[in-house]
Amino acid sequence: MMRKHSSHIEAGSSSCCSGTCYCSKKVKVTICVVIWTVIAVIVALILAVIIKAATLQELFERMELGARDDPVFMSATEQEILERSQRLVDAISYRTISFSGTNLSLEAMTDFGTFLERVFPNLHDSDFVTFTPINTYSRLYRIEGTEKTLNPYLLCAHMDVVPEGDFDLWTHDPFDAGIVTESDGQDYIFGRGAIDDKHAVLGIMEALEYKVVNKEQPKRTFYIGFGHDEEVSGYLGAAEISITLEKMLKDNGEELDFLLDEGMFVVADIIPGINVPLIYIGVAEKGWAVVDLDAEGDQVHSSTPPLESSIGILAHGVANMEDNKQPSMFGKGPEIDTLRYAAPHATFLLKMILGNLWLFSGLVSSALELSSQTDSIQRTTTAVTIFNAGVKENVVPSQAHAVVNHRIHPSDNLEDVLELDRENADRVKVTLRDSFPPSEVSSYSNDVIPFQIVVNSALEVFPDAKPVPGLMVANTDTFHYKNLTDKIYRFTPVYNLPEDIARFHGIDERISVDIYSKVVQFYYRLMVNADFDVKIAPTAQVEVKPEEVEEFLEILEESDYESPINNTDSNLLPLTKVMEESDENSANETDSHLMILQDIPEEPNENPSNETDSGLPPSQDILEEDFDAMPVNETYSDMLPLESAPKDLDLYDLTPEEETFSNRTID
Ligand SMILES: CCCCCCCCCCCCCCCCCC(=O)N[C@@H](Cc1ccccc1)C(=O)O
Repeated sequence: MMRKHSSHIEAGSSSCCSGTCYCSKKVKVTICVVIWTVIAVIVALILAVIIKAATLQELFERMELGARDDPVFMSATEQEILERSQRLVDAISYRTISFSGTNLSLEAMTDFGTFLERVFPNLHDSDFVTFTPINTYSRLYRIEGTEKTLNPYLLCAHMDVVPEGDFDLWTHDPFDAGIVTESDGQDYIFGRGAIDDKHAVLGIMEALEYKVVNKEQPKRTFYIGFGHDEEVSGYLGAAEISITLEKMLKDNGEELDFLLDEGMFVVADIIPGINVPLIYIGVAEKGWAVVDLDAEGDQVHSSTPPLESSIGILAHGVANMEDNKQPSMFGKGPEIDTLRYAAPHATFLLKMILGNLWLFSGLVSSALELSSQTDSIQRTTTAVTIFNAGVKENVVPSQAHAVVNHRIHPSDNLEDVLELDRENADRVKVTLRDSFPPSEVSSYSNDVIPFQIVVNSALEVFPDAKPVPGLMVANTDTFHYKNLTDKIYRFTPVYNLPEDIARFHGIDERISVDIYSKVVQFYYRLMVNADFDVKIAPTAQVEVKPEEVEEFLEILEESDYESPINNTDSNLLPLTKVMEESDENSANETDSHLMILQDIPEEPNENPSNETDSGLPPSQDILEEDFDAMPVNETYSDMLPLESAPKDLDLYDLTPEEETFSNRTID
């Protein structure tokens, strides 16, 4: 009977049901609809995922910056490459070690500075390069462009290194290895500083020396800042460079366009399924926190140990911290774009995943967690770096102390991090010793020319690699420069496999001769590419009041000058000649030269390189004191618009007589 009933329903229903159903037809239809809907949704999802993967577009679009297809590089004969490599070897031999904020190797740093001046004599002697020592040991260079640049940029690197650590683990002497041929047949420059960061110091110097020797003065002014204590946070070097540079920029009416410091690199084989090297540009940097952990217990004889010693309590807290990591922030920081930019270059399976992060972000986050290197881009990391306790083998100590170093993800915050620390180490005193917040994220959209300049230069030396923006998981001197520009990029074109990443601060730091040659070329190309976007000081235009025009005309009348002024539409009065003369003959300078200028009301000059509301640069640009400082042939402020001047005056096209006038003094 039951069976019969069942078959009856079966006969009247769709084929989705088995023969053992007891439900009514209506229920059965509903179930079928649901099942088919679910199937349809799943099929649609799969299709959407496949279509998305199949149609993934490159997110980085390269902007034409000039000689894209045929970039001109520095000449690099075998001999030149060898000589450049040897200079890096020599640089590494200076033990410029930063042990702590109060223990720097200052003598070695002085010698290193002398070394730079000796091996790069031409740039140190150049008319267009000015060197300013900062805090005795750090170095700031200004490279004057041929144009009156408004938007210079800054190249940074640091001259100090971390200690070698366990000397015995090094295959070669960390400060005296020279060039070594390794088992892969490649020649490597070996030693502490090879990739952190003397390769960048020397690379920048090589490129600049080459430009000086070959009389390739750049169009765009730029600065170079070499800190001497980056490895201990840069408070004596970069922080001071930043202060001086801010003043220099202000004095020169400039605004820093962008800066490039060390940081990330070209990385290959880091994500299974992405088989091209990635030009990983650090567009943001993690924050930093140092936390002291202190546990207390009884100090007793070791023959009667307490149930829990201070060491046990601390060890337990520290182990908990390592087990319960700070939460993943995947999707809330630049790491998501690292993967989105990399996705078009992945295998199809990975494209399906990375192309559909709305669906698979949990899966991707779990995959990133499998390696400490990839995990570091998605969360605040916790590193136990110091652990101390005990004085004697038979005394149970009352105190145990550890230090934890966090690198804070841009979407995390310090309070939450400390709260989890306290939860994890609940019987330990947790004290924040030192911290700074994560950086802002610098813009990396395709229309951001500084980003294009950096990426293009990298692509010119690594044409097969693919650019991705991303998070710098360690820290750099850039923290000290954040007030100077919002476009901060962290990258040097070192090529690293995952196993090479451990060489930073690790054992057997090295760079191949071949890659070092690319580093040098990269900086050279960057200096060339940066000239693409020179913001030249616009003709300084200052509005002049009618009474000032009249005053000026009175002077003309009172003088024995006969003006051949013609009627035209122009309303500009050239001042260039006046200025040139004012410098050449400052003894002859008279008030009349400056009269119009002095009477111009001062406008607030918060941003010296920005145009004012009226579209004109700030009038102080041509006030008297600047006038004196202005070099001969200066073309900075050469037009004075006479907006309200009588329209029948043309003071623009100067006749020889007028030029004579502008060069003369009026008693
Ligand atoms: C597609 C996924 C890619 C995953 C990439 C993972 C990359 C891992 C990066 C490894 C570290 C690279 C370290 C570069 C050197 C940075 C410079 C440095 O050592 N800084 C020190 C000193 C410092 C500076 C400023 C403030 C505080 C400390 C540091 O400890 O960070």
